[in-house]
Amino acid sequence: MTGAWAAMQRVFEERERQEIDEGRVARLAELAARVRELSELVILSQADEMEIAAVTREIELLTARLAAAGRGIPPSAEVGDGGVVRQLGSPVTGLLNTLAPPIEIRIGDDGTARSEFTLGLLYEGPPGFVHGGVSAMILDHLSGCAASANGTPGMTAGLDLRYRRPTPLGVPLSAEAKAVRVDGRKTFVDSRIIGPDGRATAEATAVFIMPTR
Ligand SMILES: CCCCCCCCCCCCCCCC(=O)SCCNC(=O)CCNC(=O)[C@H](O)C(C)(C)COP(=O)(O)OP(=O)(O)OC[C@H]1O[C@@H](n2cnc3c(N)ncnc32)[C@H](O)[C@@H]1OP(=O)(O)O
Repeated sequence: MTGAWAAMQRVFEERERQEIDEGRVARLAELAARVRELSELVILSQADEMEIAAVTREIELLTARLAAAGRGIPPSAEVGDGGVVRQLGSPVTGLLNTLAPPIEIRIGDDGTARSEFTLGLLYEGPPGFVHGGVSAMILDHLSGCAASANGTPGMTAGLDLRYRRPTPLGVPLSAEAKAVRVDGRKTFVDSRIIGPDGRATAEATAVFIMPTR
């Protein structure tokens, strides 16, 4: 493991040094939001084959336009208010990652990481319900933020999940995570996703370990 933490820190610091042009981020976030809509329509659209082929060709052209401007390093990360890491390319919270819902996380005065979000069709597992892996991803990330906010960041060493009841798609959900115990390099975090009726749909206990340097 030695070296992995240092390597991560190097990458993090390199990206943190990137200037963030908030106007440009806002434009890119808008682009990402439109691509998410497009992704959902790829599943739902009733267009006929000719129309699908025509749209595919237009998208190829749009992709070529963006590619023509060249490729940089992945988008920046920075530590924001309350110690929340803002990763523009995160698959959970990244405004610029079209795979991300994206969810917004804030840290309360007591160190609890919280978020409210609605998950659409792109995150479906059982028909009409959220994929269990997506719930796990959200709880993992939220718990990582809670460990970080506790001043004891680390890598997920374990994520013990209990799916209490199906998590519905297309309705407002909330989630929360809090560091409950620190034991040397290990931080234990409890988390849950809460359905619109106020009951937990998924609960997790995670352990985060600060790698040896
Ligand atoms: C610098 C950049 C800034 C970053 C700013 C932070 C950003 C924050 C916001 C983002 C939030 C993202 C949240 C998602 C985070 C991921 O997605 S992380 C990616 C997924 N996880 C991984 O890839 C981890 C892969 N595994 C590893 O690298 C190594 O196994 C680990 C986890 C670092 C541990 O390695 P190690 O240091 O060699 O640990 P090891 O000596 O085996 O065990 C240490 C202790 O922990 C215990 N232990 C090990 N596993 C477990 C377990 N599952 N349960 C209980 N105890 C355990 C051992 O028994 C041992 O106990 P003691 O003997 O000390 O009492």
